[in-house]
Amino acid sequence: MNGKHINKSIFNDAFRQSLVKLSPRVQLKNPVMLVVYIGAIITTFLYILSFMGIKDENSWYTLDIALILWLTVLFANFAESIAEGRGRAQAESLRSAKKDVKAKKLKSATNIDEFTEVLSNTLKKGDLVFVVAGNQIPMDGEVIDGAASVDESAITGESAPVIRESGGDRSAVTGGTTVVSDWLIIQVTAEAGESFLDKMIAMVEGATRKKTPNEIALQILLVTLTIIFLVVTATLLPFSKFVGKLAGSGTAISITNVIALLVCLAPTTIGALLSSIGIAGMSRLNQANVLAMSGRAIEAAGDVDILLLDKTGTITLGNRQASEFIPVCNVEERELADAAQLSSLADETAEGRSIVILAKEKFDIRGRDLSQLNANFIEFSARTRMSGVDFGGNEIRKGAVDAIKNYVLQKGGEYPSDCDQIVQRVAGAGGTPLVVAHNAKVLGVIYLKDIVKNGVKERFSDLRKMGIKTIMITGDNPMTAAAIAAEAGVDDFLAEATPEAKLALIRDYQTKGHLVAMTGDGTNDAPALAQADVAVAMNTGTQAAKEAGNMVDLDSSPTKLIDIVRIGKQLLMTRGALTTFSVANDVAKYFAIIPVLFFGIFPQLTTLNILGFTSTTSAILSAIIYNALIIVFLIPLALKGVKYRELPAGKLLKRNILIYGLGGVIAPFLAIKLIDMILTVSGLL
Ligand SMILES: Nc1ncnc2c1ncn2[C@@H]1O[C@H](COP(=O)(O)OP(=O)(O)OP(=O)(O)O)[C@@H](O)[C@H]1O
Ligand SMILES: [K+]
Ligand SMILES: [Mg+2]
Repeated sequence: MNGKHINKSIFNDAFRQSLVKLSPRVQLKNPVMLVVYIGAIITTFLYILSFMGIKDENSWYTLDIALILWLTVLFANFAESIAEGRGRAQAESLRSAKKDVKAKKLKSATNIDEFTEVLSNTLKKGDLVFVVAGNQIPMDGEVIDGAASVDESAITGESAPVIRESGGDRSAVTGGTTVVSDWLIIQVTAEAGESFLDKMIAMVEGATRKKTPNEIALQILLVTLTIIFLVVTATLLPFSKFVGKLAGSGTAISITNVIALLVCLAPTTIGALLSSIGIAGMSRLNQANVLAMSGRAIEAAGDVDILLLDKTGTITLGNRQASEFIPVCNVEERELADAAQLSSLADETAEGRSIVILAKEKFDIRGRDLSQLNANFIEFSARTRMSGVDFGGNEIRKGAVDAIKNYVLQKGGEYPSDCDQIVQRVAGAGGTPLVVAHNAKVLGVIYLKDIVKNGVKERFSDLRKMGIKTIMITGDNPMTAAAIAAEAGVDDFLAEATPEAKLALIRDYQTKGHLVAMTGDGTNDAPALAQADVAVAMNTGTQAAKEAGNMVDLDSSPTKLIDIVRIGKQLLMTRGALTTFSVANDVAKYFAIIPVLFFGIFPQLTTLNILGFTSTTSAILSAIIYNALIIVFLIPLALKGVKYRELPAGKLLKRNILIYGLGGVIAPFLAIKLIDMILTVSGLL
């Protein structure tokens, strides 16, 4: 995604939004700031009333307080707007990819000449469209025929084209991307308004942002604090009148001062910054080219300690191609190639197609028409891990080593020992061996080659340093799994895994109290992705995987979780730090101001005026100015996040409490005194 930094137009936009957000409907969503908002309205009224002879305080003073309260509300609005600004700018550039284009809507998948031209926004789920090089893909869909290279830079920002083809785990296409070469027949899977691009726009704009359970819990705490202070300050009013009478001296506390005090004591700092912290976290994730469907997932990422990864397409490039036919003793290579091709004629996976091609290249064996033979094709499934064909008393199967071994033994056949040696050779090199059998006789092995993605080893070791255990899970055999696991540098692996086994492994870790992240691309990963706490689907993966996950990595990088975890931890730390700071501030303000308030009634209290405030008015004005300015002052920290260090959680907590707790107690005393001095010296009072 195009990394938009905060520039002038985002700034101007945020100023405008701050005013828009003055609407009561927006203010109602933030109970703490609502108190300030209502305070601003009441003090404004008090000022107006002062002209009618109804006097609460010196009218200039009331006006000052009213203005500062309005500013406080605006500052909080601004904090949120500026956090949303980057997302809005990103959404703008994504919208430019969302043009309505003309699409060739096919009558059937078998005839590309019969089509009607329709606008992309009229396409419905299930429609078939035909696209060729140069066309923009009109809508999200599943490739049902053809293979093409597609430029997805409009969405991923990555200019290298990617392969999209029918059958395997790379069959999902996204509306708004462009075909660079060849052609595709696509079955539409989304309709206008609910496409991936639409979702992406809504997401970066924050339009769909919901409060996370953590945020809600914190907000309840903040509201409780506010209510306590509300009760305390409200009782001050009659109390001061009563005591004032008893003491027979001075004036009671004014409504203006009660409101000012309440605003000082309420946790307005964190109240104002809470939502920007969440939005900024989301935005940092977008900058890392990850789309999060929920804020909850980002927070969970901060605490993840187990990462499960699928092998093919996640750790490896996943373009498994047949590179060799290796027959067992007494079988001709040609016989093996012939059977392999027969079993793959209807196999629409990338692996299947590459087998047909290799047989043709090596032995000039042509794809045959098996329709007269009454052939029955057995499609590949992740559960059986086999595919094949039955015709005229022949049964040909190819598949994972253990699957074929079981199949052959069950049929009363034998599993030759030299097959094991071939399998070991292929698997030892990190390749996937597919064993081929004809009527319960093992013919040999197809060598499927795959490549580990670049630079993953170093990054997996970073994950280890972060305390995260990495486990590769694959449908492949244990030897291939071991070879790839060693090459990629994962901590552990589970081989011969069915979709159910992947799911069971996640549940197992979760019941043991672990927070589990899962990264995958295939339809067979979908159940596991749906179960994981943090589920990152590769953008290159299938529609099912993307829908089951709660994040999509546009770069399809297996180690993206490093960034996701860092951003999650940073989000939690920032929220914790600023909450600590805000509450510490309020406590400090309490001790700085309460004595001053009672000067009018008990002049003896001046001894408690340790800060030497000039007057009650000056002290309260200074405190409330500080209360407003601190919001602005902390906006950069809320947006950037506190500095993330790879320290154990306990140490981090201690550090943060020390810095933000202690700092939060001391800062108000110094700052309020400073403002008091400036106000006095400048003669503003
Ligand atoms: N078209 C096919 N026909 C027969 N067998 C296949 C085919 N494709 C894959 N296999 C075998 O089935 C196994 C499981 O494949 P699957 O795609 O389910 O793996 P997976 O669980 O996604 O894990 P990974 O992605 O790491 O392979 C493969 O390792 C391979 O041995
Ligand atoms: K406050
Ligand atoms: Mg897979």
